Amino acid sequence: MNATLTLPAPAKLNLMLHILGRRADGYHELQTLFQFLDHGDELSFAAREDGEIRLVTEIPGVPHDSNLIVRAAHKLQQLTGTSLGADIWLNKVLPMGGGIGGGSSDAATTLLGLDHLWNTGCSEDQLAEIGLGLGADVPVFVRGHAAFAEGVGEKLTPVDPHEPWYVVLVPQVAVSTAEIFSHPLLTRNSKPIKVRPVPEGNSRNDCQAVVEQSYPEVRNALNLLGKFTEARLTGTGSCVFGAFPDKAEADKVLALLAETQTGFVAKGSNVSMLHRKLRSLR
Ligand SMILES: C[C@@](CO)(OP(=O)(O)O)[C@H](O)COP(=O)(O)OP(=O)(O)OC[C@H]1O[C@@H](n2ccc(N)nc2=O)[C@H](O)[C@@H]1O
Ligand SMILES: Nc1ncnc2c1ncn2[C@@H]1O[C@H](COP(=O)(O)OP(=O)(O)O)[C@@H](O)[C@H]1O
Repeated sequence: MNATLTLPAPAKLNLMLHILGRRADGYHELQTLFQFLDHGDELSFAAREDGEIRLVTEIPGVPHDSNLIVRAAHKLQQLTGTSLGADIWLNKVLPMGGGIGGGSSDAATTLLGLDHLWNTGCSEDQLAEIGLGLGADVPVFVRGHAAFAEGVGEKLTPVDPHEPWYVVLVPQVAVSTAEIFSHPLLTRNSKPIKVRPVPEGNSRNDCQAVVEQSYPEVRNALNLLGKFTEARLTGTGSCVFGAFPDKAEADKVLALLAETQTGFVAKGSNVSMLHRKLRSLR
């Protein structure tokens, strides 16, 4: 059997998210602050000589060829012209449609992992560009550093916000990103802010009001976590998060909410686990 390469695919949080306007193509101009979590999926890769891409562990409800992992692998094959393929195993830990970027992160880990395994030598710029074609959130996972993002999320400025511990609550409801971005009541006229200093005090999420209105489960999670610390929505939800100074405090709060809420505790991280692991392989 070929040697396997196992790599993490961390979650992200949007520490703030402002919507500045809507472009002619319907996409929204954003300003958002991405930070990674030391918590995520895990992917393993083994090269195949016959050029086939096979996701061995499929996700129920996501057809094989629509999975962002398979799509990322095909795009990298096309760009590089490699004759190699891969068997890929996914250990799915992150909730789907939660605004913590699991699918995008899986795609980025696939691009970096297969580029390493296949020895195709792509630059980070090339991989970020392929990633953008798969989703607005993929490039930040390819770059692997916490970032202030503008445009539709592709113009990235690396930043180093504070790295607290977070409680992330996972309301058991799927929020459609497209539905929120087409909501008539969505705030779309936030004033642009400057990148530096890192906008920690200016940290609202413009999607939160409409998500709270449409999804009572999310409002409930925000109210419950809000009893302990400032609680906020990540991306278009459904997940909500709050920061704590240490793990013990975060664990205690999650335990107090455990009767009615699903969630996890994770440390914020400005260098993604994926990049830390890749550096250790070099
Ligand atoms: C809102 C954010 C913030 O990080 O996160 P999530 O909540 O999805 O994690 C992202 O920008 C989401 O990125 P991503 O999930 O990759 O979105 P895409 O698949 O590119 O777009 C899904 C749909 O959302 C709308 N969309 C998305 C991004 C954007 N800047 N403007 C939009 O209007 C479009 O209608 C699009 O069809
Ligand atoms: N590898 C993958 N992991 C998760 N979702 C995927 C994947 N590939 C495709 N998808 C599709 O992308 C959708 C959004 O996934 P996800 O990235 O988890 O949400 P979000 O962007 O809200 O964080 C899923 O509902 C699923 O249909």
